[in-house]
Amino acid sequence: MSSGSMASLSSPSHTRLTSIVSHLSDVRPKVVICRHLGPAMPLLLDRKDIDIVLWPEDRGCERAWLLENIKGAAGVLVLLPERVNEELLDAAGPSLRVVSTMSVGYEHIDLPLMAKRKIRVGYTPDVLTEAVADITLMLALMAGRNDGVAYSLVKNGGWAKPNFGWSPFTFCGPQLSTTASSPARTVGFLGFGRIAQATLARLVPFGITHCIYTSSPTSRPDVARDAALQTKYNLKVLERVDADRLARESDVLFVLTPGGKETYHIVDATFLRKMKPMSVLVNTSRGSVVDSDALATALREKWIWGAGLDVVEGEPAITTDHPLVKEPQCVMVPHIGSATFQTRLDMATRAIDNLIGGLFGGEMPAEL
Ligand SMILES: O=CC(=O)O
Repeated sequence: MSSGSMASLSSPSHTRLTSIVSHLSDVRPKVVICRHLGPAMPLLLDRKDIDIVLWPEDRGCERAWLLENIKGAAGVLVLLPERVNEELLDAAGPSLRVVSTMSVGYEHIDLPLMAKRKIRVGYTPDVLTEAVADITLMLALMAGRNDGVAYSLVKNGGWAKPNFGWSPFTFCGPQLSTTASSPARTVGFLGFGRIAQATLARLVPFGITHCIYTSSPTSRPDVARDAALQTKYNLKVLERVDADRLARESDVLFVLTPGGKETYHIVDATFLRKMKPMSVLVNTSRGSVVDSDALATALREKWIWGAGLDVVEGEPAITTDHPLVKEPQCVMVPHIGSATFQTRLDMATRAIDNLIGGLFGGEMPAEL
């Protein structure tokens, strides 16, 4: 590990060790790690063949620190907030050969530029699919069942107030599972990749038999996959539809499409206007897909019933005066979709494996 990267490493024993291996340090590739990776750190620290520079604090890595420390690095391990652009690559210089992001999303990385400079890029798909599908379902339940308002009431002592009595329709909301009187609830997916399909798997035990989805217009219909899913989950309907039908027919709409220019504000006022008044919208992919102001209006004016959000446009700068934070029918959590111990460890491990593979010209488990 490079001097200055952690205070504890200036101990005498470390200094001796450094001098013993100093002849190697010229050839050991330097890698910059933008966040302490907790229990996955030994996978890096135990290696004698790399020179690690680790952001030393328990908070987001400062840009100025990164620009300074990336000079001459062969690899960098980043997270979503780190923009990997021309500025960063120029600061690194020609030595940089791999960028590994501990995320499934990669909007923060300028991929065409990476290709131009022949820098390999790794990311962490698959390992977070189940955790994000879990929280997607959680938000659908919370938003439908008025969790924002109900939880605040308890936290603020409202449950014990004399004027709060249990009454037949207080706190009612639309039910996610099917009932004898409402046997055909339609779930809709804006984007139908791995996380959407894992979410659908969780919805089947809720009695869901009707599923519609939209995919990128440039992608070809996957008839064989859809037939297999339909059989596996005993679905009456599994259909690829256009955005208009998706908006009009979904009882619960799951936004699970990557961010970026192609999907920017697909869910806008026009889209939301078409949705059912009792529908719920859940976004666990990227904030940029949903126009926040339009969604706040849709909730306020009751175009839809509720929203469950793990991501919001402009995050993390979401303050209490944000129009969506102020909406009682909006349940919001701060981008924690993959935040389980198991998944974050798997993501960190995969990010490290990608980094090491790219550094030494080997295989990267998930390369873009
Ligand atoms: O949003 C989370 C990720 O891209 O991993």
